[in-house]
Amino acid sequence: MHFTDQLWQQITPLYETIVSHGFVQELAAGSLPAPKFQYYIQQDALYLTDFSRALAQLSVKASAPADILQFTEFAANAIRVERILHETNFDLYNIQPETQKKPACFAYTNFLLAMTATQSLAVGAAAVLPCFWIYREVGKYIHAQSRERNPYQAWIDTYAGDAFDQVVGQMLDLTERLANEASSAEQEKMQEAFVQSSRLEWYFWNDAYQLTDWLV
Ligand SMILES: Cc1ncc(C[n+]2csc(CCO)c2C)c(N)n1
Repeated sequence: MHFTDQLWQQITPLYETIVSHGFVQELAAGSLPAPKFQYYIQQDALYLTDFSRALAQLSVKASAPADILQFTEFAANAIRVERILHETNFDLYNIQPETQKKPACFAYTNFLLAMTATQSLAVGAAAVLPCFWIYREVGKYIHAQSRERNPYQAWIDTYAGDAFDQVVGQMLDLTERLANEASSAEQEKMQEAFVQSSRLEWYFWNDAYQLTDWLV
């Protein structure tokens, strides 16, 4: 079995918990209250900036020119996604930029930056993989469920499209290759990093759904 298939097997119950979460269900149904979507978009803009920096850190760790190119392209693309997010969603849904990271965004971005700075290329790649992969699967799920005239259609189209599908395929191939070159101790660390980021994906949706703020 491919290493990346084993990774997905490890998070299958967690993935089911994500797609059955109120945020994802109501986004698909078009009934998600606007303040929850606004919170999510504001936090996601902050997330994407650091996500791009995490990918740039991986490009520094890569040695094959093709891998350096791949990670710098992913990093540049995350900033482009963020620009589109600002230009379309902020206008479309009348959202004001936010500067403060709420708990899940704070935890997730710091985890990604720490893993990509202090761990190997393979472990760092495993840490960023759920961002690509879970979004592709959630995107497809929502697209299949989505009703006509969904107010969140612009968001849905970003992640259910063919262009995004291809990007995720490239990231999966790259991670698979890095895993095959890694020791079994390192593969274990890759699994841990992958599961931890997947958990934080759930927390990210959940914070938006609960409109979570710092308690102190
Ligand atoms: C919390 C959170 N997790 C994942 C994504 C998805 N995502 C953002 S940028 C990118 C690829 C850029 O090359 C992907 C897959 C998101 N938007 N927010």
